Amino acid sequence: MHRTVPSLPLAPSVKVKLINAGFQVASDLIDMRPLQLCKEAGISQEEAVEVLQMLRDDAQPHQQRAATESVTALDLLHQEQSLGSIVTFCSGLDNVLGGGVPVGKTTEICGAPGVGKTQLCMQLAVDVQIPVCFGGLGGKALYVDTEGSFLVQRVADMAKAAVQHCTLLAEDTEQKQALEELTVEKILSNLFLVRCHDYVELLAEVYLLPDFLSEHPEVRLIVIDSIAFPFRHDFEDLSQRTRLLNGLAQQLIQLATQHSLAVVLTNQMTTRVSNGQSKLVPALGESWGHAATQRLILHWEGLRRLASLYKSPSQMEATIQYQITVQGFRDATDEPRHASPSENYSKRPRMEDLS
Ligand SMILES: Nc1ncnc2c1ncn2[C@@H]1O[C@H](COP(=O)(O)OP(=O)(O)OP(=O)(O)O)[C@@H](O)[C@H]1O
Repeated sequence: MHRTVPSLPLAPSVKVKLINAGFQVASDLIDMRPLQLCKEAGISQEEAVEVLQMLRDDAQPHQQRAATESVTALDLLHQEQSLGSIVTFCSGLDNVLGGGVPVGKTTEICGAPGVGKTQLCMQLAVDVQIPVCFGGLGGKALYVDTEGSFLVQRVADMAKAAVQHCTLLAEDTEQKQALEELTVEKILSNLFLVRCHDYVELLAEVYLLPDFLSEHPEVRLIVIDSIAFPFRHDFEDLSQRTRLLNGLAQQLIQLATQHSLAVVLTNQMTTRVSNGQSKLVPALGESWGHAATQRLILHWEGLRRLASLYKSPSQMEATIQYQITVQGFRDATDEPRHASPSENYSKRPRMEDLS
């Protein structure tokens, strides 16, 4: 943190403004809030967020190196096994994911409008709270809503179904005691919500997450629904967008590993035309495709909803069928269909709308 401002990897115009405002070394800047820096240095909000994000990224590798120096592969294996996963309540999807959405990693859920991304995220925000004696994580969740699609009544319905499910499973005294604590009200009060209206608010929120997580160490899930919405609009400078997204992805992976939590991001689909054929692909470009540890694509095949694990460092690519019921995200009642995940993800024929 003793790096001088002129030596920082920032645009020259930003460095000049910082120096003129009296900032000489990195430690003068690191504790500032984006808005404060933007006012004091006379730079834009985007530039302020970029400066602070860069300083935080710069500080992390040294801390991480010190923390991981003596870790062996066996230690890491034990550590990973102890982290666990968040079940989805769809056993087919849990199997494909190797037990559920993994803690300590980032998972991207892509899909066309209405296919069920938000439903799955809300389901996970409930499921992460399932008590340990029922095989859950007994954690809390933070839901960052960038689209305004979070519906509290829908979460309450899913929470009610989860409580009923655990009630049916309860056998021993520990489980019966845990059930007394597991109520819809409790589930809703352990789900923190943040509404971000644009990418500056989102970047600022992620920048402040370490402080939030220190105050709430029980948080085991962070959802950003969606990452695409704030970054697909009003962005003229695409290279700045890529830089900001790369920084964001790095921060999220660090949060997932350092605070032992699952990060789930949703992404929209966009049409790409190649060889005269149009194909739906995840938005935000190819380099963003490397950002998350694993990528799940929800898509339609006729009236059937399918989930394909498309990228994973540890699991085989596979496709399963799921459904969305009043209770939430569930296994489809039909036989699961195994298909190639690389097929063209077609948009949903909105048959419900036609009936
Ligand atoms: N109570 C319910 N019972 C059954 N199905 C429901 C219920 N609530 C929502 N759904 C289903 O979930 C779908 C909406 O899914 P969701 O909001 O997760 O879409 P999405 O993939 O997030 O879309 P977008 O990208 O537009 O946000 C609806 O079209 C409906 O089919």
